[in-house]
Amino acid sequence: MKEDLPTIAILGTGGTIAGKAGSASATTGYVPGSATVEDLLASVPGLEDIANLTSVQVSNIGSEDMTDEIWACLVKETESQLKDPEVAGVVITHGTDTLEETAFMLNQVLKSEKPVVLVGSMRPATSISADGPMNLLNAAKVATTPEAKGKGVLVVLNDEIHGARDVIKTNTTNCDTFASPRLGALGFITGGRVSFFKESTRPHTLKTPFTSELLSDHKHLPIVDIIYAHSNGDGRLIKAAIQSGAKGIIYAGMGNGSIHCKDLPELEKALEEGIPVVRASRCGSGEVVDSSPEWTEAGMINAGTLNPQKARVLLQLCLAAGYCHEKTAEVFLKA
Ligand SMILES: NC(=O)CC[C@H](N)C(=O)O
Repeated sequence: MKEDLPTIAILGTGGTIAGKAGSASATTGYVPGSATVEDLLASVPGLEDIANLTSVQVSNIGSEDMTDEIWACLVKETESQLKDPEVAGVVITHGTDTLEETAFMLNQVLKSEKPVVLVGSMRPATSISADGPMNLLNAAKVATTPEAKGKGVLVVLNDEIHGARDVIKTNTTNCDTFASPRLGALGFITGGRVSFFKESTRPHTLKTPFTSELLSDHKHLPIVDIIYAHSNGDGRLIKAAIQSGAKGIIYAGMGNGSIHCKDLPELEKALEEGIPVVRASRCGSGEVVDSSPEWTEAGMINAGTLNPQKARVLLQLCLAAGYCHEKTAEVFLKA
């Protein structure tokens, strides 16, 4: 314990950053989440000069297997660390596949100005040129930077700092995969120096209407299914979603959330049954706004620039909070 250094809590959840492969040249086909958070910390020279570190292993999984239960544990642990006056910030190691969803959820429910930084890697810990150690060092630096306070949940990989609202994984395997399409990174870590250039104007942490109780009160968040639109649509999966208990539907529409004419009657049926339908886009960037008056009149909500998987999280939180249609539409408009 060095008196002059801040304390950072590192929470491990798994992922490639904690992955071990059979050979140094293997960058796929490895087991994510096979190294502990303690192993990770030991692999990063210089961390001990940035902060006093404490660590907690919340889970050790590939993030494609993330669950509401793990989210509830992660939120509880993060909150308890943030409440500790000795802790300056929290770093969460996470698999990259669903990192954007966890970051977005935390950005909606945490109530603290202290930095919370998610970090992952694209190459396993055993790989030549593994990116995890540098990403972790950078994440710890960002978490100890006073300027990182009050900017919402952050994501650090590949020398860039992104905001949880806008960041998405854009490439399956490349180290340069996280981007905030059209909106850009909030800052960089260059030569070990953290620089911020901007911040999101959209509500996060203290300014959202949600709290972490929604996760602890619900063993499972309400079921919201994503229906991926395509040519020759037939509405079958929308019908199946409703029949199997969906409480909300995200329609990952074409272009500006366009709906196939054969999907439309099924979406209208959902709305008549009180199941909210949010129009998002399968494009990967851009805003979904009102397009056909028919869709707006039917009561569909626009996802704005939230991609389908983030819109799903937001609709789950609205449903868990018991919001009516108008309130849900308002949350999406401002989110
Ligand atoms: N690069 C990664 O982290 C991907 C590994 C794994 N699928 C995960 O998301 O945890």
